[in-house]
Amino acid sequence: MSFNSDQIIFLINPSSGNGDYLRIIKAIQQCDDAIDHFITGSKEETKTFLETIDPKYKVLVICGGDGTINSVLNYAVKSKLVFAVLPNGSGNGFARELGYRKDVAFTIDRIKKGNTHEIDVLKVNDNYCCNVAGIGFDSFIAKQFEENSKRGLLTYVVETIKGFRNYQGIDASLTINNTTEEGSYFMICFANTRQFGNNTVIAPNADPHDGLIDVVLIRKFHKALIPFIALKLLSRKGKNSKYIRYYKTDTIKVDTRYSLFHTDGEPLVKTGTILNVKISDTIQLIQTQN
Ligand SMILES: Nc1ncnc2c1ncn2[C@@H]1O[C@H](COP(=O)(O)OP(=O)(O)OP(=O)(O)O)[C@@H](O)[C@H]1O
Repeated sequence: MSFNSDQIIFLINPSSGNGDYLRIIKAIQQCDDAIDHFITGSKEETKTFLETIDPKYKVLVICGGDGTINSVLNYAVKSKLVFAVLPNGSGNGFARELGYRKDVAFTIDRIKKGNTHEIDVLKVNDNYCCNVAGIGFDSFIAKQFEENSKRGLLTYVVETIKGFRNYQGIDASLTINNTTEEGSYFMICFANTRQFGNNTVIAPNADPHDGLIDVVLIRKFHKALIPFIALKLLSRKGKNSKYIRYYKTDTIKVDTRYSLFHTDGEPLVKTGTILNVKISDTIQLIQTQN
């Protein structure tokens, strides 16, 4: 199926990344001035935009970071629209994994070619997630990042270093593939793709087409071990560490009093102690390969 210019609309979040969204509008107009765009001021505005979207549009290009992509999932899983991403966030984990580029001309070219594929979407309690969700250190950092007035890679680095000083770990009981274990954890990640963003790979074997969640369990460790554990993770050799374990499953239950979790980097607070994670739906994406 190929798409025409008047079937494409760009949804632009001006608060993503360093806020440089005007270059995107300029590039769209230069490439093809028959293609529309909509600038969204909030998640609420995006919801209304999607609920009332003109049916002539067949492809929605999400311009922003993982949080912006996350904000359309509630709608995306029930819609016949096809999605593409123009990465403009701080980490852009999902876009990096699916081969999207900052190049507007490339994006429009791929859309017009019209090759699509389906990818999995996770549900974490009542919240959708297409990239990585988690509870523990990563949700702690997601919250600190949200509260910081600056975005971008440097802010992630600063918040992560501060987080190592302040974060205490969580106690949890987990049920995966009918087995239960409990202990103290540094973090528990639920990955659909391999990376958080900025090429920081947490789940080297994750594949958004396999119908499975890649669970990464990192046990609590002494702070002196931070450089060693970080090196194991970043060099994708976590399998060799006694602190790190990987599972593939289609459902996992976590029982913990720690309330802060995240979906695609967006911090959320759960009400009870349970976090249920499962593969729930799929969405259609524009393929980036020829
Ligand atoms: N649809 C939306 N409209 C407006 N603002 C949104 C929308 N979705 C998310 N946001 C907010 O916009 C800000 C930027 O989010 P986004 O995640 O896109 O960029 P980022 O955090 O810079 O990048 P990344 O998530 O890739 O690290 C966040 O505060 C997020 O909560």
